[in-house]
Amino acid sequence: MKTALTIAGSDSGGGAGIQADLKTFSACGVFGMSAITAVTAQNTVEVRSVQNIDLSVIRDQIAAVFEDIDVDAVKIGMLGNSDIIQTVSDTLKVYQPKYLVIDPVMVSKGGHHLLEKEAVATLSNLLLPMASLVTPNIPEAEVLTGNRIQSESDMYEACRKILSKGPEAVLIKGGHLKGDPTDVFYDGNEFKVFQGRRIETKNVHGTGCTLSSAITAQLAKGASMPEAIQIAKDYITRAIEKSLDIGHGHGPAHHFHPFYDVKNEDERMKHHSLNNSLSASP
Ligand SMILES: Nc1ncnc2c1ncn2[C@@H]1O[C@H](COP(=O)(O)OP(=O)(O)O)[C@@H](O)[C@H]1O
Ligand SMILES: Cc1ncc(COP(=O)(O)O)c(N)n1
Repeated sequence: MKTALTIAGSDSGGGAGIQADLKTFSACGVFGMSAITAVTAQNTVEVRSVQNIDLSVIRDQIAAVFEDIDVDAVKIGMLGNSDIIQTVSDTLKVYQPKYLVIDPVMVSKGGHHLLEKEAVATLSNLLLPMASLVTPNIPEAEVLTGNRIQSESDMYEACRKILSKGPEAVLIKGGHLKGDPTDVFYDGNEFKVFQGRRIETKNVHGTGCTLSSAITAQLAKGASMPEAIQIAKDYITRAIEKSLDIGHGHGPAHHFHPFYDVKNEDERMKHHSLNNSLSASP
């Protein structure tokens, strides 16, 4: 079985971060592993507190995985500050992953800063040059480029600017612009547009985490970059379409497990409790 490692923050609410990444890996049929950079006390409404993990423990988690298991692809999510970015960059330089997908997480859907503002330059200088793909949303692409992005043509310009920082490719996600969410990809040779259709829902917690993990899983399984992005785009569209009304804020995407079907499971549970009550009766 192919394997993927996520280096990211934990979301106690289960919708984003490490939890979304592992659910996505599992649903995509790869074996998921994790290196936790921070524990967030979070739900669908808010981030209440954040505890960064000691640098030595972050380094040890990554080393423990690489020194025992063949890692087919790596994804990076929340890294809280410059010291964590430096540690992750130094450690990954030792192990040289085949694929590195970086989701430059900056602010949660609820508006909580997950990356210190001063750390943006460190992320840009140390990590972007190591990336096979970097996947900013519109506000993140604006921070990385220093330009406003209000249209698809602004996205093209931003792709060029971000690519010049050293990653092999860029995918700017268009979910934050009006209209159908179009994601724009650029690898220095060609632009590719991944056209979506907008699903009217507030349940979009963890969608960026899910998309980047789904891309990582497909790369681990041997897909080309454009194929991996197309499969991941289909995955996130379906996961938002079937998103869950859990909690009082932005609910999570729905990760379908290939062997799990909600309707069938409901039926099975009904039979199960019926059988139990029959066998329990005198
Ligand atoms: N309402 C929506 N309907 C369909 N797709 C969406 C919707 N919102 C976002 N997406 C898609 O989900 C992915 C993540 O989107 P985006 O919101 O831009 O990033 P982030 O979650 O990092 O803020 C992108 O592929 C985007 O096009
Ligand atoms: C630990 C962690 N990582 C990433 C996100 C971003 O997800 P979103 O943009 O959906 O809030 C988050 N809220 N928490």
